[in-house]
Amino acid sequence: MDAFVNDADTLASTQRPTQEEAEAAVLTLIRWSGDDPLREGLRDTPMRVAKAYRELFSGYEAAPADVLARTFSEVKGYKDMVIVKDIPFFSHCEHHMLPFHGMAHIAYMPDQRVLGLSKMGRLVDLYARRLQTQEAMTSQVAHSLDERLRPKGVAVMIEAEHTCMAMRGIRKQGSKTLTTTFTGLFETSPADQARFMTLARG
Ligand SMILES: Nc1nc2c(ncn2[C@@H]2O[C@H](COP(=O)(O)OP(=O)(O)OP(=O)(O)O)[C@@H](O)[C@H]2O)c(=O)[nH]1
Ligand SMILES: [Zn+2]
Repeated sequence: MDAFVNDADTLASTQRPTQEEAEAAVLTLIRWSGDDPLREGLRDTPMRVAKAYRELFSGYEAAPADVLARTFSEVKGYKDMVIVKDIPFFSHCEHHMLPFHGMAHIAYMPDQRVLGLSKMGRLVDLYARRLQTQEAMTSQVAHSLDERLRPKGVAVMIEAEHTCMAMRGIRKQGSKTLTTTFTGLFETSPADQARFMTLARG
């Protein structure tokens, strides 16, 4: 497993409960909701939910090193900002295990090497498919890119709506949370930071 701080939360597969234990937990939650888990429509639901969790939380199976292993150096002198914006994602807040979803915008200032563009989306998914806070996810995406690619700077902005604030609790639909992390040049140069914000939001 990757030695970087970003993966301190992942549990070894040997520490995971069995499929049967996961299904029993879902069955308890159905009963907790007030429904009968043995009625026809719900009979296979614990199995389906356990299977869906495997997919929704597949980010624990992957390490950023795998996503960021391959970089390219042949860019014919290109050295300005690379920005991939409007990367859609779905994640789950770690407080309520309810979805939050939105867009991630990622930029970096290359130092000789560039990354395959698809890897930005893969990195977002890797961290989104875990139990998260939006702040932690923003920081993890930025710092893993920074540590692996070693560019001159990284900027990440995430905008998201949290269903735990829309469907329950305070019940404020449509409000968005914005989080940013800047490293290197983006942290020290207000002009580059402003350019990123303009491009990301434009
Ligand atoms: N900072 C941060 N907070 C989050 C995130 N997702 C959900 N939350 C908040 O986590 C907080 C948990 O607060 P608690 O008071 O412990 O739990 P609660 O009683 O369910 O809170 P309410 O949502 O206010 O009903 C809430 O204010 C949520 O809005 C996130 O990504 N980042
Ligand atoms: Zn929540």
